[in-house]
Amino acid sequence: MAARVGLPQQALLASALARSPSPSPARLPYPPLLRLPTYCRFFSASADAGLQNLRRRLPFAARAMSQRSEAAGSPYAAELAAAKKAVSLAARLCQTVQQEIEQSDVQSKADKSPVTVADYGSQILVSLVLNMEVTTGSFSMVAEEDSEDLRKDGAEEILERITDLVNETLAEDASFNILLSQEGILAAIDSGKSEGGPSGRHWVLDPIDGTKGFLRGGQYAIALALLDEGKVVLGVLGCPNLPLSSINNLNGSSSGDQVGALFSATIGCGAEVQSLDGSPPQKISVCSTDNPVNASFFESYEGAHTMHDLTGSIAEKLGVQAPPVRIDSQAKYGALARGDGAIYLRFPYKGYREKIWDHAAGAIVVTEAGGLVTDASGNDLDFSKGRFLDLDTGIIATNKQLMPSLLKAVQEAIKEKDQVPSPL
Ligand SMILES: Nc1ncnc2c1ncn2[C@@H]1O[C@H](COP(=O)(O)O)[C@@H](OP(=O)(O)O)[C@H]1O
Ligand SMILES: [Mg+2]
Ligand SMILES: [Mg+2]
Ligand SMILES: [Mg+2]
Repeated sequence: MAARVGLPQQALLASALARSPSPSPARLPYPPLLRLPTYCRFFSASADAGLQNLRRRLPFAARAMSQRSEAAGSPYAAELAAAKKAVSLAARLCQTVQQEIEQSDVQSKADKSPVTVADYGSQILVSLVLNMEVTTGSFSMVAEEDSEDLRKDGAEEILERITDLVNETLAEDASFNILLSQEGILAAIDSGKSEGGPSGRHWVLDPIDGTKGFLRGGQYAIALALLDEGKVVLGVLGCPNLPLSSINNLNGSSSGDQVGALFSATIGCGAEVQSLDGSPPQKISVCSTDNPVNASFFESYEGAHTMHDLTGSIAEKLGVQAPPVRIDSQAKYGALARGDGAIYLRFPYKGYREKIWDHAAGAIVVTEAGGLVTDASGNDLDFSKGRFLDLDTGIIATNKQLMPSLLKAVQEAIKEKDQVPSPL
C-alpha cells in the first residue's frame, strides 16, 4: 500500500522507512535492486548528503539487468540498465493514464502545446529511478517539462493527482520502497532543468514524446538518452502502443501482434528491441533496400509538425511509390531502426527550433541499427549545443544505401519550394 500523499514530511519518511523488505518484483522483469531506505534527495536538502553516501555504497545496483544485452560489456551497461528500468516504469504510468484520461488531466503550456499528468508523472519516475540507480558522478538531466504551472494557484488538484499517480505506480512495484511528497514531486520534475552542453554527462528526457498522439489514443514514446562529452552514447525508447514485431499496415497497428516495444542502443554496441515487460532483447537493423521504389517513409501525423507537401515532393522525386506512414513521436525512429520502413522525413515550418529530447534517443537507436540521421544538408545532428538542436532546415533518416539519393531529392525539393511561415 502506498502511504497517503499529503502527510507531513516526517510522517511520510517514517512510513517509507517502516516498509518491510519486499519480495522479488511481481511485474518487472528485472531482479530486485538493492534498496535505498527512502528517496532522500526529494524530501529535503539536508538529506542529500545521506543520499550521496548511500549511492556510494551501492556501486552497480542496476547492472544485473543488462546481462542479456549486447551492451553488457560496454562502459555504459549500468546506465543502460537504469534507463530501461526508468522508461519501463514510466511507460506503466502512461498506460494507466491513457486508458482513462480525463479533461482535468490535460493542461495547455505557454506555447499552447498540451501537457498531461502522464508527462509530469513520467518525468518524475525517470528522474527518481536514474537518481537511485546511477551511482557515480553528479546528476544532470535536460528534460522537457518543468514545475512552473504546477506551483501556481489553482494547480493544487492536478498536483495531487500527479502525486497519487506516481506513488501508486511506485507502490505497485515491489522493488521500490519509496513515496514522494508534493514537494518531492515538484523537485523531481525540476531536476530536468539542466542546460546540457558539450562537457560532462547529461541525461536527455522527453517524458512523453507525441503528447498529441497520446491524447488521441495513438503512438507516443518515452524517450531517454545519455550525452557524454556532447555525444549521445545511449538511448532508450519506450513505445507502449507500437507492435513488438513490426508495423504491417499503414495505421501503425497489426492484428495478433504483442503491443509495446522497448528500443535501446549503446554506442558501438548496436540496437535492440524487447517487449516492455521484459522479453530478451533482439538485435535490430535498418532495412537494406537501395531501391526507392520499395521504400516507404515515415513522417509526423501532425501536419503542423512537418510540411507534408514538401515531404511528398521529396518522396516523389526519390521515386517512392508507397503513401507516407504517419505516426506520432520517436516511435518513427524505432520503427525505422528495425526496418518497418526505409526513410523518416521531418521538415518543420520555418522558425521552429528542434529540441534535443525530441531526437537524441531516436537518433542513436537508428544509427546503431546501421542507419544515418542528418539534417537536410547531410550534417550529423549536434546534441552538444544545449537544449536546442542547431540545424539546417529539417531532419532525415534512412539507410546508407539510400542516403545519397535522398539528400539529392531533398535539395531539389527545397529549391523548388517557397517556405511558408509556421501556422503556430
Ligand atoms: N510546430 C512544430 N514543428 C515541429 N515539431 C513540433 C512543433 N510543435 C511541437 N513539435 C514537436 O513535435 C513533437 C512530436 O513529434 P511528432 O510530430 O513526430 O509526433 C512534440 O513533442 P512532444 O509531444 O514531446 O511535445 C514537439 O516537441
Ligand atoms: Mg510537449
Ligand atoms: Mg517531444
Ligand atoms: Mg514531450
